[in-house]
Amino acid sequence: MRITSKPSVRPLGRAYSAIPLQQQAGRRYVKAWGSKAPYPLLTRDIITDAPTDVEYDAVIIGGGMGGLATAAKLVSKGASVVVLEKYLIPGGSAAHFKREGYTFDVGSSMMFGFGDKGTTNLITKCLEAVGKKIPTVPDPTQVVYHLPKSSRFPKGLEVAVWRKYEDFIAELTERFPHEREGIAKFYGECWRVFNSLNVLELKSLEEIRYLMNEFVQKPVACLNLASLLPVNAGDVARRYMKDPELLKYIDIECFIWSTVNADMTPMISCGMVFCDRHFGGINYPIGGVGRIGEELATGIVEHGGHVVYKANAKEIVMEADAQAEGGQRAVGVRLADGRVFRGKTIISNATRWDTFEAMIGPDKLPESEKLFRQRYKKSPSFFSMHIGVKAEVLGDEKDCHHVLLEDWAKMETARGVLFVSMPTLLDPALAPPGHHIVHAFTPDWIDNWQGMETDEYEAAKEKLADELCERLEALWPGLRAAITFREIGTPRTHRRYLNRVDGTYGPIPSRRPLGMLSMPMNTTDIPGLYCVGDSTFPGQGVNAVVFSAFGCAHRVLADLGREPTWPLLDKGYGKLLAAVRNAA
Ligand SMILES: NC(=O)c1ccc[n+]([C@@H]2O[C@H](COP(=O)([O-])OP(=O)(O)OC[C@H]3O[C@@H](n4cnc5c(N)ncnc54)[C@H](O)[C@@H]3O)[C@@H](O)[C@H]2O)c1
Ligand SMILES: CC(C)=CCC/C(C)=C/C=C/C(C)=C/C=C/C(C)=C/C=C/C=C(C)/C=C/C=C(C)/C=C/C=C(\C)CCC=C(C)C
Repeated sequence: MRITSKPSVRPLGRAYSAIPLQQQAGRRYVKAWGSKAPYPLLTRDIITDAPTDVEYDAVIIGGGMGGLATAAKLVSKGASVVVLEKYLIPGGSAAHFKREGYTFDVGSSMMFGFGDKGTTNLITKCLEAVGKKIPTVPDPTQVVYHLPKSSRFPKGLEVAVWRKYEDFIAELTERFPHEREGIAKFYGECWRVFNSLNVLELKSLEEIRYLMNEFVQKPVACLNLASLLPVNAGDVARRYMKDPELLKYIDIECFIWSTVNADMTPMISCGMVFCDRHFGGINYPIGGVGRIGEELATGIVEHGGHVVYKANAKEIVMEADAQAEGGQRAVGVRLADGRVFRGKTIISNATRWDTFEAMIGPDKLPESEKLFRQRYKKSPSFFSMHIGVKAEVLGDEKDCHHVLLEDWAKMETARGVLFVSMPTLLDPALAPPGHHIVHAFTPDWIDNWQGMETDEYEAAKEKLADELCERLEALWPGLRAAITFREIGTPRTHRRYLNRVDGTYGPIPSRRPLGMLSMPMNTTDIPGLYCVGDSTFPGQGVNAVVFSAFGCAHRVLADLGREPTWPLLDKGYGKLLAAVRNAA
C-alpha cells in the first residue's frame, strides 16, 4: 500500500506532459491519461497573458464556476471579457486533478443543474451559451443516508434518496409511517417552490424591467416565490411534521448542502435542491466535474474572451468619478506581477472577505458590507481524503454518494458528518482498471490546523485520515487494506489552493435569517464593482453559483447598455431592494 500525504490541489503531474499534445481551439490539450475517451485536459502549457492596453467590458477576478459562468453569458452577448485566475486550471473548487491514473474531483461529485428541461438546468444552459455540451451519467440516487441508531432504528436510520420522487417518498414513509401525510405535505411545499422557479427565465432579480415582465407573465409563480423569500425550511417542516427523529432527518437533508440545520436554511433553496434531484436528476459529467470548467473556458475563448492563468489579483483599482455615488469607481484590477487590466465593470468571484478586505482594504468597507459581516460568518472548510481503492472492496455498491453520521449531537460540529463520493461508480474511466475512487470529506475549521510545526501537521493529517477510514469500514469492511493511494487536504489546503480565506465555502447565517432576504446580490456599494459566487444570493453549490452568475451577467449587461432596462425606475428599485436587505 502506498499512502501519500500531499496538498489535494496541484499542477497536473509530470506523467501527463509525456502524452502527445493535441491542438484544439487555439490551445494545447492532452488526452486524458489511462482513458480512451477524448477528454481534453489543460496542460501546464497554459495561457498567462491577454492585452492590457484595452478597456474590457468586464474584468473578472477568478475562474471558478461563478466567474466562468458569468464570462460565458457575457461573451455570448458579444461583451469583451477577461477572466483572471490565480491558479493553473479553470473551475476553482469544482475543478479536478490527476494522480497515478486517478482523476479526482476537488469538491464533491454531486451535480445538480444538468437536466434537459425546465429553466433550472443552469449548468446545461451556461454550457449552451458558449456552444458546449457534456455527456452525463444519471445517478440512481442523490445520496444514501446512514444515520444514528435509536430505539426505533437499532441498526441506524438508513434512507436512500432515489432519483424517482415516488420511490424516495415511499422509502421515507416506510421509515415513518405515522408521518405519511406530513411527509407528503412538506415535500409538496418544496415542489410548489420548485415549480415556480422552473417556469421563470432565471436572470437578475436586481433588474426591474425583467422582474416586472416575469410578474406580468407568471404572476402566481412570482407571488409564490416573493411570499417564500423570508421563510426558512425548518418552519415549514414543523408545520407538517412532529416526529423529532424525522425533523432531525430534515435537518441533515438541509445540512449536507447548506452546512446549517433546517431552521437556518432558506425555503427557496430547499425547494430547489429537494426537487431538482428528482426533476433534472443528479447527473455526473463524463470525464469528471472539472470538465465543466474546462469546457466553459474553451467556449469563452472560442467566443473571443480571454482566460488568463497564474493571474493573482491583488488590488481592485479605484479612480475618482464625479458621476459615481461616493465619488469613486472600480476601474481595473492590479495583479501581483504589476499588470493592470482595465474594465468598464469589475466582477469578483473571490469570496466577499477576499474581495473587500484583501483587494480593497479593511478600512474602506462600505456600510452594507459591515452589516453583512454581522449577519453572516464564514462556513467551515473541509478535511478531505482522495483515496484510490481496489474495486472489489466496494462489492456491488451502486450509489455514488453517501452520508454517515453516528451521533445526532455531532451533526453541526467539526468532523461530525462524513460525506462520501465515489464517482467511478458512474464513470469507471476516472480510475485505473480494477480500481475505484473514494472521496471522503468532513466539515472542519482552519483553527484546528493552525500553529502546527510541519511534522505535527503531517501527523495530525494521517491520524484524522485513519479515523475517517475506520468510520468508512462500517460500510465497506476491508477498505483500509484495499487502499492503493491516499492524498489528504485540510482547511489549510483549501485556503492555499482555492484562495478562500480560512478555506471557507461561503457565508452561513450567524443568527436565524429571514430566509434569503438579507443575502447580498451581485451589485455592491462600490460603483462598477460586482460580486459573483457563493457569497452572493443564493449561496453555496455549483448550480446556486451559476444562478448567481446568470444574475450577475444580466445586471452587468443592463448596466453596459447591452440589455434593455428602465434606467430611472431601475435605480430607484435598486435602492429599495438594498434598503429591504439592510433592514431584514
Ligand atoms: N455540488 C458539489 O458537489 C460541489 C462541488 C464543488 C464545489 N461546489 C460549490 O461551488 C461553490 C464555489 O464556486 P465559486 O465559483 O463561488 O468559487 P470557487 O472557489 O470555486 O472559485 C473562485 C475562483 O477564484 C479564484 N481566485 C480567488 N482569489 C483570486 C485572486 N486574488 N486572483 C485570481 N483568482 C482568484 C480561485 O483560484 C478560484 O478558482 C462552493 O460554494 C461549493 O459549494 C459544489
Ligand atoms: C422582489 C424580489 C427580489 C423578488 C420577487 C420574487 C421572485 C421572482 C423571486 C425569485 C427568486 C428566485 C428566482 C430564486 C432562485 C433561487 C435559486 C436558483 C436557488 C438555488 C439554490 C441551489 C442550491 C442552494 C444548491 C445547493 C447545492 C449544493 C450546495 C450541493 C452541494 C453538495 C454537497 C457538498 C453534498 C455532497 C454530498 C455527498 C458527497 C454525500
